[in-house]
Amino acid sequence: MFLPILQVNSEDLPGLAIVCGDPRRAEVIARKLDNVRELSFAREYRTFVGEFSGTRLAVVSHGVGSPGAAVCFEELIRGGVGTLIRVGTAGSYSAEHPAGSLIISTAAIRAEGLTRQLVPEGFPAVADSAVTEALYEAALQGGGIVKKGLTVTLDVFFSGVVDIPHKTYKAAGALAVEMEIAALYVVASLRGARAGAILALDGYADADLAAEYDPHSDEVANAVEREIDAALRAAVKLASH
Ligand SMILES: O=P(O)(O)O[C@H]1O[C@H](CO)[C@@H](O)[C@H]1O
Ligand SMILES: O=c1cc[nH]c(=O)[nH]1
Repeated sequence: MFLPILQVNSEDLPGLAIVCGDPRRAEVIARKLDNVRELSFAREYRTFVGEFSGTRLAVVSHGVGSPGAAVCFEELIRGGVGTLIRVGTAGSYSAEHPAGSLIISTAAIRAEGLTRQLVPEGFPAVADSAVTEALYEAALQGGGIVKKGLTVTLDVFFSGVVDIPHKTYKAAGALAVEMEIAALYVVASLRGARAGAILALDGYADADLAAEYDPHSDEVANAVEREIDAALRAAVKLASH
């Protein structure tokens, strides 16, 4: 089957995919694979396939924001991918886990618009427990600060004049904010796939991002490297379960 938006043949896809927002991060991950092949680069969706420690996997970029990312997740699952691991970045809610820390998202607060057009209010955006545990174990092996828990998925990145209730989300236990996990978990639930996510923190979510956001520091680059390695180790473990 030809997947028209990713522009990939489903016959070329393995059962597991690592997904990330940035096409350049997809290339960085792909460089760690053996027998790697780029299948396509259509819009923001860049697709590679290869092997890590003998496990076949795809690496696919999904761009920024839930609607575009959901298109990617839907086509991957339609193409036979049964396990999806998001490797992303996020803003932190606590000085206990500053920039450079890793978060494993167990579930996402659906503070975005896309999933409201897929499922009713109250439907949970929840990770698969096996994927979550594999990511958590693999991340702990890599060292540094690693936490697992609730994350928030927003549509907005640079704030406007509407207050985003960061204090409420934080008081409710959320650890970090990003822009695609709710879509990933809801689409995976609806379509019978399993999904999880690991995030490298790149600053504080309730800071003035326009002035302070720096996703290119050494500590963030180091955390992204650790999360990629953790995701690859988790993928190997999940491929046999
Ligand atoms: O690092 P990625 O995977 O792109 O994730 C985060 O970074 C982007 C914002 O800069 C959003 O896509 C957000 O979810
Ligand atoms: O959505 C995002 C991604 C990274 N950092 C943030 O603060 N927000």
